[in-house]
Amino acid sequence: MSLKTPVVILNFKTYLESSGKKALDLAKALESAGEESGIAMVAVPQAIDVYRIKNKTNIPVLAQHIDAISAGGHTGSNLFESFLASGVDGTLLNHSECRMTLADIAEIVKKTKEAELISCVCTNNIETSMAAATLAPDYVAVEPPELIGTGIPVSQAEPEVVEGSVSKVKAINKDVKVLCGAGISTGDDMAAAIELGAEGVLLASGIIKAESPKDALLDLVSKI
Ligand SMILES: O=C[C@H](O)COP(=O)(O)O
Repeated sequence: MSLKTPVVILNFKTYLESSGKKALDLAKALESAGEESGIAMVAVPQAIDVYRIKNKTNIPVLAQHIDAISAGGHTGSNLFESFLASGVDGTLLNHSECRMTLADIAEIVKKTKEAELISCVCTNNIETSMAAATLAPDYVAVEPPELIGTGIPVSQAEPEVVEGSVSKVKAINKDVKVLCGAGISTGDDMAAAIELGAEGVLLASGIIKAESPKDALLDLVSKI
């Protein structure tokens, strides 16, 4: 499966405003904003909310993380095959709030390719974006952790990280698409990201905590 670009990937994380029934409400806001704007919008709920959202909406759904384990005694982990059965369309990997080893990232990227699912490897700077690109995921999402949740957009505060990641990743594998995230919340932030060569954004709090997530999403894509 591939996503139309530019793409908006909304990481629900574990906010109360994006959990349980509110996860479905947020997913429906994404679906409605995507239909109205024509921009691809993707939900990234907690594992427990994936099945519900896949069954009640028509939007692509990514897992926030998939454990690099084999079937058996791994209490509390989430098995790749279980996500497959839930209908998930792919997964984030190595988010700064859920870091993985390079070997585990490589294992899950390989499994997503075999299952024709989407992989989006999160990185924190140009160098880790280059390392991730060697694994040939569908997306690399560069996010300086110090900007996450601050409302200070990476596309305006650290444009060189975005531009540098795009050029270095494309030099390694032109098929890997680069997204950026951290502090992104407005139409100017997303327009700046696209201007820097990103093919979309990965974001969370600016939308999740908005009075109207749907209006915030429509504003986000209003200048691209
Ligand atoms: O996965 C999303 C990123 O961590 C960005 O989060 P944020 O939009 O709250 O800064």
